[in-house]
Amino acid sequence: MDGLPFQVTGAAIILLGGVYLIRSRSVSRPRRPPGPPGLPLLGNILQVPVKPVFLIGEIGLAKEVLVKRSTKFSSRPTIPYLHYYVDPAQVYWAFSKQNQTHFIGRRLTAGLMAGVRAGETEPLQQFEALLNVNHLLDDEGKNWFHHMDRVSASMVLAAAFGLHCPTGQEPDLKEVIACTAEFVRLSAPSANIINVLPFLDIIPSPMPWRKRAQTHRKREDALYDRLITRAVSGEASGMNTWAAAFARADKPEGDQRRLMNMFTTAAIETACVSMHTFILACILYPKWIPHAQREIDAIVGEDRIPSFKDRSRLPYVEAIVRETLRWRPAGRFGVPHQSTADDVVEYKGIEYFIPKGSILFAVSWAIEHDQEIFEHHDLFQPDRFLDDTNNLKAGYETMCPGMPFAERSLWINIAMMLWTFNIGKSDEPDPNTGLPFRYDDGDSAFHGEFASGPLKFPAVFKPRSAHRAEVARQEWAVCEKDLNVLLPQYKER
Ligand code: HEM
Repeated sequence: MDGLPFQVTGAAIILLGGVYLIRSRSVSRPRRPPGPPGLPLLGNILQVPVKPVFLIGEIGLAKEVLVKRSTKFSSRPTIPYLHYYVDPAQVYWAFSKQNQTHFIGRRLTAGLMAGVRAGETEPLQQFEALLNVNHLLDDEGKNWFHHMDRVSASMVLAAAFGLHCPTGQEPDLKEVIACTAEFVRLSAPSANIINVLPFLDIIPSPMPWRKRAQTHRKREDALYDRLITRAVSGEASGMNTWAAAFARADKPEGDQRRLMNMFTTAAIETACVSMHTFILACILYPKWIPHAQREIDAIVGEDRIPSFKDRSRLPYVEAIVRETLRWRPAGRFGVPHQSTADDVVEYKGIEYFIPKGSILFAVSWAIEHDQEIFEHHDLFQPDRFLDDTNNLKAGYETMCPGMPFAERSLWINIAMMLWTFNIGKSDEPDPNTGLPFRYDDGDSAFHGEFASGPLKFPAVFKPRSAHRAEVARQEWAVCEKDLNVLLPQYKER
């Protein structure tokens, strides 16, 4: 039952959920956060599912509740198909009930990101971005969608498992991309009817949806077993990989390396989608590009390609990264959280009561398109993140713990591509219609539920000069390519 419309899902959840007795609590408690207007006498009784649902549209409140109070707010509601069939061992901790694994996953992520913030992965990310530019030079961007998928995945696979994938045709990389795409499909709330009508799960026999989930689980486990073994005791065991860091945290009672499945999936899908989004923005809203290129040229010149050492002097590129994440967020709704205890949250001088069992979403789309903060919210305008002195405004935050790695990946790729190319529309006809391709940033041009990104579209990457193309090729010819050097050995801290 693929592709069940979201409205049907929502309506059925409400019907099945029955009536939540919203007024059953003592009136002396602090008030609830504001919600939709209710009917006279009945209030919101016909609108509210069995668990109260809170949609958070402000990053400050999201951090206050979901991050600072994560001991009470980091459990997840059960999505039956995902929970019982797709991920029965609950290694995808971002979707699992609050348990020990959850806290270990978060702690390990925080440890890895401390290393990323200290610059440990930058040589590797720079090397991958330079190869990406060379691939785009080779075919003038004909296969640009594939090149973005390759660079996003290879950066993560190299950091996670010491696996560099130079062509994008490597069987392990193709398998990672295929498994990630299948997981994204199977984890969507609309993936299966039992997410909406859980009683249908009593139907016996090996139904096709159960077999599909089992096939995926076997395939993904085999893939990650191979990759983890490679990182922990195989070819990449000398490198300071993320899988090795997870394995160091293994205890007799828990195999933490399993958590790499979810970590890698979370990192790859969102990064690919954000790179595709950036290219769409270049095509549909190109006005800011000359400003960006002038700034990059002023700092970098024409005789070398940008590197991380330019980062602090290129605030405009930083603003482009933020605008890419804001304009079309890769996770529109965030991932649902569920509270495990009653709590009272004070925010901006008001106390809100959040009962145990509530479902909470930090809705990325609402946060990033808040019209009081982001004027002309639907346009791609990186300047909005800069102040009058061309410095980055403080205070932009996201909910993702992997953001230090994600923003570095975007930064170096964007800086290098803008230095090397003019990115624009293709005049190739659309193979489906024979007419010029219709570029669009509306909803129908995007796919996905939890992770959402633009559907495939053509683009042209024209070198800004023969000299720049030559510089990029030369730099690739002479750069360090040994992952043992790019990813230094683990040192006990
Ligand atoms: C542009 C890239 C990315 C975007 C837009 C993004 C976005 C998100 C969002 C919206 C969430 C859900 C937060 C919540 O509501 O609790 C999330 C969770 C997560 N992300 Fe990212 N992410 C990106 C890249 C990455 C990368 C590169 C990594 C790892 C290196 C990563 C690791 C994680 C993990 C581990 C979680 C689960 C956290 C938890 O449940 O405790 N993400 N991300």
